Amino acid sequence: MPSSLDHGQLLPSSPGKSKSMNRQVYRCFSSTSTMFLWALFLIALTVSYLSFQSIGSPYLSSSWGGSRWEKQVRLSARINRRGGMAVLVTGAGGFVGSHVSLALKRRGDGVVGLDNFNNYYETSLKKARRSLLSNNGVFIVEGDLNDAKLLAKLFDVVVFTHVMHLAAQAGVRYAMKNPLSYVHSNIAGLVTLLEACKMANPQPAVVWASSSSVYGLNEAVPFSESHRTDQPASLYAATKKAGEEITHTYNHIYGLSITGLRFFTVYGPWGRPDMAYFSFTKSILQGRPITIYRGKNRADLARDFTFIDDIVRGCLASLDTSGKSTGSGGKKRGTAPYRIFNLGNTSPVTVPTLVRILERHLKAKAKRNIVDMPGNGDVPFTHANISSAQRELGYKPTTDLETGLKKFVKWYLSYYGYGKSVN
Ligand SMILES: O=C(O)[C@H]1O[C@H](OP(=O)(O)OP(=O)(O)OC[C@H]2O[C@@H](n3ccc(=O)[nH]c3=O)[C@H](O)[C@@H]2O)[C@H](O)[C@@H](O)[C@@H]1O
Repeated sequence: MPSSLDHGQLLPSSPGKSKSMNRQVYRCFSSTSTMFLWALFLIALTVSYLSFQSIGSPYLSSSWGGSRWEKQVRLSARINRRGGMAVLVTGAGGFVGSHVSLALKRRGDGVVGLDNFNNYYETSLKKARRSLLSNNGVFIVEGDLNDAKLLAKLFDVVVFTHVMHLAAQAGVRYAMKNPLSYVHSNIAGLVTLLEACKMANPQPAVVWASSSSVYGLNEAVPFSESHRTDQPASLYAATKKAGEEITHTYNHIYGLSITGLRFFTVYGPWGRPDMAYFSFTKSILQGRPITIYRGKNRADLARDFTFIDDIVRGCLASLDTSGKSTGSGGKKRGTAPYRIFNLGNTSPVTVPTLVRILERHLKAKAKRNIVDMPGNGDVPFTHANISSAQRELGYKPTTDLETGLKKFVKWYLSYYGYGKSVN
């Protein structure tokens, strides 16, 4: 007996075979409806699996809304100290964002994170940070800054006293590869967030991450907040500079309290894999060559590398001293603070010295490939004057590069193991 899957049976060769054809059509139809039922069954299975996932593991949910979600947001935002604050931390799955969120939570402030978990670098690292935060009672909402409805909902559910805005498209050289991602996050996303802050009642005070890169081609050292910042060397820097102007208008028109922090090459445990100290570590351990850029006249490039714990203290001090926004519901009621601070380490170190320190801590030799700095947006050196932050925030960096890299290497080896890092 031929099998029902026999192709010969499904193809009638003459009208005399029409009876058998009807049978085949019926069979065909019945197998289509069986397939349809199976498809329905599979869809139902997938839907119930996904909802089970979001019930079992709330911190992995990418959707937002609903009473359960609101409860998680409220719980995460709960303040556990007298005079504490409720802070929305954007970019909480990122390097600085995760550290700041933990520090705030540990001292009893309410914290709600927001992050889109994009794949600019390994998402597994961002998810590991999310687990760390979730174990410490910080819920990260998965969503994009440009989602105005989500922001409105968050401000509806929680009365945020402060917004710590650290979400951004980072990286100086990547701006040549994907320029629009900088416009999306650093310009459009910033404006969407400020619109939400402006409409909130009461308005929160906003502290946000600008960058040392705004000094661009400035040659006066050390870089002081009063120096010119109208010569950016990269699109990344240009979007950060634009952010400073944009926040100024929201301060001026709507009375939002604004503090912009110019971070100087922040490094440390749980850092960003795209940064030199991180990618050099990986390559050295894997025995692969590293590229070291060199400036004009063979001069070494230098950075005012700043350790994450110092930056966290600067961020918390900025929140504590931010003063209040004066507006409400989109109307200004008086002048509000507008501040900009350098948060650096005040002692630049050359890139070759950075490599030598890493070699010592890793007990491994780097294979150096020294090339002239390509025209990729890099600046030859950075050096922060931090006297304003010292005076107004009590900011005082305490970790030198040697000590900070030792802590980084210890974390790196415990996280990835020797030479085993992914990607
Ligand atoms: O201070 C800042 O505002 C900026 O600091 C870093 O930018 P950058 O200082 O360029 O940090 P890295 O990418 O880690 O580069 C550090 C140094 O190593 C050099 N480098 C980088 C990569 C490489 O393969 N070789 C190399 O010699 C760079 O030219 C630079 O001098 C961050 O990546 C930016 O997001 C941040 O805004």
